[in-house]
Amino acid sequence: MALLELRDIHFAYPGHAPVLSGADLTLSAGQRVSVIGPNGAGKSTLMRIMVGLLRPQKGEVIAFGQPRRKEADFYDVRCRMGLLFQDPDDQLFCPTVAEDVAFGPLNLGKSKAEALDIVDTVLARIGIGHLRDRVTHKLSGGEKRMVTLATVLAMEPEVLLLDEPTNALDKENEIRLLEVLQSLPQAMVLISHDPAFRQALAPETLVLENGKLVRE
Ligand SMILES: Nc1ncnc2c1ncn2[C@@H]1O[C@H](COP(=O)(O)OP(=O)(O)OP(=O)(O)O)[C@@H](O)[C@H]1O
Repeated sequence: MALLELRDIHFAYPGHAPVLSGADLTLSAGQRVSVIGPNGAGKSTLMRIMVGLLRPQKGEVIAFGQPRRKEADFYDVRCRMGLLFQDPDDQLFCPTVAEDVAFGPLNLGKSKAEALDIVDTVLARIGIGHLRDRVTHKLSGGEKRMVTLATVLAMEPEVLLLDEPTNALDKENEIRLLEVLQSLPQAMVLISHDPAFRQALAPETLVLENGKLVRE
């Protein structure tokens, strides 16, 4: 069974020209795919459709074997697919790093002690334990990026959707991020303008052109 299938997706923002016009994609367990295309091609839009933040005007989103149409169909999808937003500020909203990382697990019904355990494990795993009690909005761009990855991993998603994950990272953090991502078993969809990063993490590439996904 595919984890995610997009079939003939058509999408336009209200009052604008179509962004997607017949996009298809299939993602299986463990598969890692890069999506490339020029600025404004619709890559981020595609990810928002995958998790139901946007609804296509035509076409089908099938996640974990089930067609997803209405808002309520996507509740479990948003837990099972972790979306790393292009801008960390869209993702971080708690006063401290620990609270931000604990937020998802608490929402999933974990106890406070379990959530704090997850916080420590995930932060250690990606090498940012020292940021645990920092005030989130005072972090640097690169630090915020690593914290957003922690918030996503804390949910133990089955699929990772990574929208420009190396944005704002220096070389050292980029290498650390790559090592962490390479060590994970999850299926991934990667949007990245960095050819070396794509090659290292998800060499299988789809090109978004004229609203469709085609093999490179
Ligand atoms: N909320 C919105 N309302 C109207 N148009 C939008 C909205 N969000 C994005 N767009 C437009 O939709 C198109 C696709 O945007 P999207 O962000 O998906 O592209 P992208 O391929 O991710 O681009 P980039 O590589 O620059 O991140 C662009 O022309 C963008 O201006």
